[in-house]
Amino acid sequence: MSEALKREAAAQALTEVRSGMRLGLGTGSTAKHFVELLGEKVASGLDVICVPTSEVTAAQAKSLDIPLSDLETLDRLDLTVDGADELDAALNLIKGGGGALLREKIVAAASDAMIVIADGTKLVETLGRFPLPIEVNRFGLGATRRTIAEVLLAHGAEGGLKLRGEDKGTPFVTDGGHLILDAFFGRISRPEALSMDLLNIPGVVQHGLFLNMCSKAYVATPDGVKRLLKNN
Ligand SMILES: O=C(CO)[C@H](O)[C@H](O)COP(=O)(O)O
Repeated sequence: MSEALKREAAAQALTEVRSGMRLGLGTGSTAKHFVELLGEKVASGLDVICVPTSEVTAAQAKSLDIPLSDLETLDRLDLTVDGADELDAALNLIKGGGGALLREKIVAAASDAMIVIADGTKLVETLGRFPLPIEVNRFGLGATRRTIAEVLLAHGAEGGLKLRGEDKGTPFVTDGGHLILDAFFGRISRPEALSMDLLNIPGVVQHGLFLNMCSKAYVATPDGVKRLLKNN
């Protein structure tokens, strides 16, 4: 999708932001547009305080003089705006393509609402075409990997597991110092059960299924930006 369309989705989400709001700032190329546009509004007087979901977003927000805070200082946020790798009609998501899923989920869970901004190619009938990122502790990686592989089999995954960055010689390390295993499902038919099965594995820190967290999405297509609401 063109950067112009991503920016249009971001601009739509920005219309929901009011002075006085406490905001969660997402991570990724679409969220980057949102932060850029937010920076322009802040420069012209919008009064917000923001919690970033990654070091990259924190650096971008700082460079734009967007006031930042954390979840020690703020107990709740009004709204998080973030991108997604996949979303279905119920606004369940796969996230973590950029590796920020843990902080993204913590921030979204601390928010009264979550808006996703994405392009039309991210909209799917059934989640699972995009490999599901699973953030794991470095300790005991082999054991964790084998147990996750068993869960994949039980959930009918079409492919296997790949340690992110392994093919480039250096594993990708998250902001939290963990590793990511990408799980190739093809189709996830029981997302709630899969979520529980993965979280039951001791070495799993978090996974990229965001279920019942997103309340609204702005999806940019060449025909314009569609507004999708949960349960619509
Ligand atoms: O979950 C994410 C990062 O962890 C991103 O929001 C997701 O990967 C979408 O990114 P982009 O807007 O660049 O397509």
